[in-house]
Amino acid sequence: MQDGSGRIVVQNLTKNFGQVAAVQNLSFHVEPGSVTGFLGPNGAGKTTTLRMLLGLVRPTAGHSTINGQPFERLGNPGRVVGAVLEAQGFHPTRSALNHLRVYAAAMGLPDQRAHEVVQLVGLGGAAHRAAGGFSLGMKQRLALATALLGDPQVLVLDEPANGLDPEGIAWLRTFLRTFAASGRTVLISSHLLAEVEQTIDQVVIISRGQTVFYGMLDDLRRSQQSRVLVQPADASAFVSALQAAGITGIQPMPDGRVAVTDATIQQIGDVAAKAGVATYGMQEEKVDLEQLFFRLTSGQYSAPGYAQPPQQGGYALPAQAYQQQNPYQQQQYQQPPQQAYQQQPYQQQAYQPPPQGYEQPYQPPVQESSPYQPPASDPTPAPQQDSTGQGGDA
Ligand SMILES: Nc1ncnc2c1ncn2[C@@H]1O[C@H](COP(=O)(O)OP(=O)(O)OP(=O)(O)O)[C@@H](O)[C@H]1O
Repeated sequence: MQDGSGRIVVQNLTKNFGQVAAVQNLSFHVEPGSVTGFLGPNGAGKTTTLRMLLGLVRPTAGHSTINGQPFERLGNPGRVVGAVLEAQGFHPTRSALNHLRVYAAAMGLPDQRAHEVVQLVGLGGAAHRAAGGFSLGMKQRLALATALLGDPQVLVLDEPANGLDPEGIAWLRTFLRTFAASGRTVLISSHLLAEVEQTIDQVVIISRGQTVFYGMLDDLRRSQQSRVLVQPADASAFVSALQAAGITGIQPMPDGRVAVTDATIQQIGDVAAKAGVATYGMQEEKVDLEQLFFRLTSGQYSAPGYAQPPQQGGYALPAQAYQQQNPYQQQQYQQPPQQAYQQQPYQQQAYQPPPQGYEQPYQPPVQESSPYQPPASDPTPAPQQDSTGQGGDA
């Protein structure tokens, strides 16, 4: 039986694709009323985890539940979970509205719901345009509309900001926060913390398929270190004076400055003055959240882990092999790709649940990357369920 909590539980999930350990002993909870960011660099294992959560990939070990049940055992999944794994798979010549009407019909929903959700995601002005001509950002909106058809309690979105312009990102942020504020559950993945920083409350950061941080975003913010950059006249005398004063967070910089992490400007100034070492400048520098994210996930990029025997027992943080990169290193923020298409001004709409009384006999559509395959004889086919989920399963 479903517990109706809207809670997502991921417990010791592990997935090996042959020698590739895509997800290793991953555990976290997502509570209703909040937006949780599921973050990690490319190849960290985010999509694989979401696919396991949605019953599209069989875990090597561990399990996950929504409302206390594995996805496969949700009696009315369309009412419980709306999911977008990739904004693809639309019939290229079918209009956005007709796409939604096909899915609404398959789910036993009235046509009216298709009209509601197309407005809800700001695609009202493009409702009669063929989805094949949509920009990536518009496809994201259409995929989100499809996921919302069944008025789900839980939203699971893989990289939902991908392709959205700054206005679209702001719109998505407002939408998801309003949705969560209504007591629902939102889990969104991203490889860019900056992209979702203002949207999320809780954060699960993974690297090489393992958790490197799991907690409230505010706690992550509080854990940020600052450092003081000092330009001394004599670096070695200055370092000796700091060490004699019991200050150990010292890092000489290639440009002759010395970075100090465990003392205030005042303390450092006092030590330098007492030791008679002249200083030509001191500057306090804060590590921003994005730099912290890079530090936590450094060394991960495109280097798959290798399969380990699944660990038994509870949640375990991995060894801190991630702390090697200088957290102060400047990283360039990547903007999502801009779309050339000039979109109609999108209407900002708060989330509106549909009228009650729908029957939901059908599985929810999970937007997937499998190319659309129209049956030869039927120009208006029913929506396809993903059949590629077990592909590559080891
Ligand atoms: N079907 C598969 N067969 C073999 N390896 C796979 C398969 N699916 C994923 N992998 C591997 O598992 C690892 C995790 O991939 P996954 O797509 O889950 O990462 P991700 O965090 O979603 O990355 P991105 O941000 O690039 O989407 C990668 O090394 C990937 O190559």
